[in-house]
Amino acid sequence: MGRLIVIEGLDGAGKRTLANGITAELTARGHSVARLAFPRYSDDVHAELVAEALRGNHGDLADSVHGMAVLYALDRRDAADALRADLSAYDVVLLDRYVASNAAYGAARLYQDSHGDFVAWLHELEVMRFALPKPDLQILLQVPTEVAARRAEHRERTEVDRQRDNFESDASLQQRCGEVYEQLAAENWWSPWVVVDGVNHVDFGTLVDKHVLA
Ligand SMILES: Nc1ncnc2c1ncn2[C@@H]1O[C@H](COP(=O)(O)OP(=O)(O)O)[C@@H](O)[C@H]1O
Ligand SMILES: Cc1cn([C@H]2C[C@H](O)[C@@H](COP(=O)(O)OP(=O)(O)O)O2)c(=O)[nH]c1=O
Repeated sequence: MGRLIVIEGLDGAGKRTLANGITAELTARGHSVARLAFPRYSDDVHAELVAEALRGNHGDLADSVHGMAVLYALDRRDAADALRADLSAYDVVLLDRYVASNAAYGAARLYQDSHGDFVAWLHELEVMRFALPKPDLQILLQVPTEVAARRAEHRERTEVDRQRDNFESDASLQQRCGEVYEQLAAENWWSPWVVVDGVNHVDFGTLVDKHVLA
């Protein structure tokens, strides 16, 4: 059975870059790696609806925190069988965002913390009811909000199709979201977490030895 490793963090924190680094390190050591990023915008109708709602379609859908969270959750539910298959075929399955993204962003939008109704409701939906595979490790890639925003701005200017949506450019939402993430990590919400400093150079070798394969 492969290990399920999740990378979490703010928009622009450097999650994709970290996933590339961990993948290169694991591959160089002869381990097989499967990668998946949520939301699966181009592969799942629920994620497609999320993207459309964020662009202002579907009436007041984007205003509903629970409505959007259900769509993000259904995207994962539809990926669960493929995820389980990958876990039996690969040494490591590396996810860019997973259930905790829904917890952190939803709670932040509602001005709640990790002990509020929203996180409890989400746990009931995705963990208990949808029974999604449990991560062996959740990595919080931690950077100050301003650093994440600068990186996301830079990416917006230099890459196609990476425009930030309204939530991504809302600095105070991102700040609250970072705080909920820190609480979830401190409480080892759902499964073990490790916090990685994403401001300075990340030592992929140590991270892989001490946490990813541990
Ligand atoms: N450690 C880092 N130092 C400086 N820039 C970084 C670092 N990690 C990522 N970046 C840059 O920041 C931007 C956002 O990174 P990305 O990995 O796409 O973030 P995310 O997937 O978390 O949204 C990219 O332009 C990337 O090249
Ligand atoms: C996966 C997921 C993402 N989100 C949010 C976090 C981000 O602000 C947004 C989009 O995710 P993101 O990974 O940043 O996609 P992209 O940069 O390609 O648009 O969706 C949730 O609220 N719940 C979830 O379950």
